[in-house]
Amino acid sequence: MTSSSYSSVYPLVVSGRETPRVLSIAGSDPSGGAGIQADLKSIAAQGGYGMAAVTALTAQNTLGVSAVHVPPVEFLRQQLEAISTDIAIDAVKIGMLGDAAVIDEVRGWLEAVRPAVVVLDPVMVATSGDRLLRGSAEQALRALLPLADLITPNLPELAMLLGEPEAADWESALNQGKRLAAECGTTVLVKGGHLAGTECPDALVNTSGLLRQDVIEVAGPRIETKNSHGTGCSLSSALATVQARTGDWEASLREVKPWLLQALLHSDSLDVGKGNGPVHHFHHHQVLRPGEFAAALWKEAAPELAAIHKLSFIDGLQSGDLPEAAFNYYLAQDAIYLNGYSRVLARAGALAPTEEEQLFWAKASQQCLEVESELHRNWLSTREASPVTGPVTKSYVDHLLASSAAGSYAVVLAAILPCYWLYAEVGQQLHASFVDAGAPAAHPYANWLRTYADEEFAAATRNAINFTDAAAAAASEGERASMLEAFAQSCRYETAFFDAPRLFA
Ligand SMILES: Nc1ncnc2c1ncn2[C@@H]1O[C@H](COP(=O)(O)OP(=O)(O)OP(=O)(O)O)[C@@H](O)[C@H]1O
Ligand SMILES: Cc1ncc(COP(=O)(O)O)c(N)n1
Repeated sequence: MTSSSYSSVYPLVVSGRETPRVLSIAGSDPSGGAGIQADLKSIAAQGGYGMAAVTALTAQNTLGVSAVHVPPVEFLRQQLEAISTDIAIDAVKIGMLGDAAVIDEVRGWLEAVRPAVVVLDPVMVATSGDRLLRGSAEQALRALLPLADLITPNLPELAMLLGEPEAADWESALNQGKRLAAECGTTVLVKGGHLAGTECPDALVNTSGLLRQDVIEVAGPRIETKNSHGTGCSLSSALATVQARTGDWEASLREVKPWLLQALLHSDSLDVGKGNGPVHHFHHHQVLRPGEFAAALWKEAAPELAAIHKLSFIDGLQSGDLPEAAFNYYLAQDAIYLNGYSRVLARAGALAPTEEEQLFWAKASQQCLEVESELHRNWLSTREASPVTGPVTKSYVDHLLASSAAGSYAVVLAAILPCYWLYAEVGQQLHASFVDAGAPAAHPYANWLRTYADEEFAAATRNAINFTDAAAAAASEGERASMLEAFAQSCRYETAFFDAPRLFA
């Protein structure tokens, strides 16, 4: 087969493609953790369109490789021909090649088609120790390296390609990377996976001035896990995909490495096999069951609710022993708070994805202002209370406004929710104990305690919880982390708000 017998009907241009068309030329791992199976998952996880031309079939699982079958090379030629005569390829990832005939075939195809992005993972030995490349093919593999834009050897492979002993530390690994990069004139990704220690860095190495500097290191923590099967395959195919979009190796590595880290961190949840399991390529697409996120939020709120019930303010409100000045301070601060809260509720309405939610938050915002004026009309007009905004009120409202400033509906809802949820819970318990005590009319705060029985507020609280739960299901993982943070902070302010009269009245 000569290189000219391959042809491409499309010009192969790189960069800027929203959904890069990425071809993996690699072996099959039927257990799904490595090879083309891992590649297709990684490409899809990065938003690419994945294709695969199979070089070799393996019989393997998480414990090891039990057999390898390399089909006639003619059939690989037909696969590559079928793909490249029809489809524009934005990037290619090359993995297990098996033997020298396969390597020659792939070289001929690369020379003819010249894909814009070529990432070569020089797979030689599996994690399990089984050989995936014939010893006699090592020289042919070396000759293939200059056709790649990026080579991603692990440390044993790096050493083997150079004919040197394996690097024992990061510094010598980087030096080996520089030697290989200079030798084959391409960029080398030196990977820290095979070293010990708490860190697991990777570095792009190119000594010809192609990169911003000869060595660009991207740091990362080492995850304590045995589920590292296919990390090399996953990394190289993800890099090929992102590179086709960004056209910048450093940006691509900085995008892919945190994704792989999370894929390693979530690997246990897959529960695949008894040996070195696969990583979780789609950890970021985990589907939340209805109520699941609300339950996680309640975990944050429960200790704050317990703390609120231990406050002297709540105790005094329940027993009637609360000094009037403390109660007046609380009411005055509540009125100030509700004014700010109303604005944040209106913001939630502005960001709401459905009309039902928009209406709910708009009404809530209006009701808030009505309650504020009711506080002034019926509760504060006859009392002595300073109209100055207290420090807790100020911080709480500032936190709510800051949470709404980022423009994420989910995060605003998480910040808003504790005021509904904790207030409803506290109110329900206070009202229940007031009723248990025979609802004494002589109780100095009887009229206030009766307001806690408001069924409309309980229903609104249930709605607010459900909307927040649904918003979390539609949110990204990063947004959900921000939701938890905003919610936890608001919970702490709820406690502080009930405690403020003791400190500032
Ligand atoms: N325990 C770990 N914690 C964090 N990152 C890791 C860990 N192990 C490997 N990695 C990362 O996974 C990628 C692959 O690295 P590694 O050096 O293990 O390559 P490999 O041996 O080719 O992979 P494979 O296990 O698929 O053969 C690198 O980005 C590396 O930093
Ligand atoms: C088909 C195929 N390709 C590559 C690897 C290397 O992956 P790992 O080193 O994680 O076993 C593999 N085991 N199988």
